[in-house]
Amino acid sequence: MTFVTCDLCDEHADSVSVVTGLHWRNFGGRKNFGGQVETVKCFEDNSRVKEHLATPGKGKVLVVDGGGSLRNALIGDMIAENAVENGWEGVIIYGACRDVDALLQLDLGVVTLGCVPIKSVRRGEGQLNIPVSFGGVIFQPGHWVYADNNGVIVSPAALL
Ligand SMILES: O=C([O-])CC(=O)C(=O)O
Repeated sequence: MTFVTCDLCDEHADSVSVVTGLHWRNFGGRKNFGGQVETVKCFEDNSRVKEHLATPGKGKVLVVDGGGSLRNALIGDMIAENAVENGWEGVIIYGACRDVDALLQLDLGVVTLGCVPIKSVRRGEGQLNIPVSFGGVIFQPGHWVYADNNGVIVSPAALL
């Protein structure tokens, strides 16, 4: 998939929503990625993230509302490798990751707010495929998201 979010914003100014006010970093090996939105909402517990990235994800991006916490990592190299094996296009996490040098080697987009070495707890908490909201945007499961080093945009319909 080759695109630049700036061009998509220019071409679809009336229909895209742009995530603003967040200092995203792209830790993955894909510099741009996009797909149909699936969501997880959780807080410092990556149970649902691990479970869901172990299911088929071709054409999909997992958007995780981690409440903005940088106190532990909702994804690391093992979960990310599993996501690649299952065909996921990428993950966007309003929260943190770890194992950043390994993430860079993977054919996966990994956009997060930052990184931290400590892993997440796993108490089986979190919700799957509900609308989530951060950066001024509502992510509806089934909508479309596109990300690159410029930022993250959302659209009700596929743009590519
Ligand atoms: O297991 C976790 O919670 C996160 C992690 O480090 C990995 O995915 O390798």
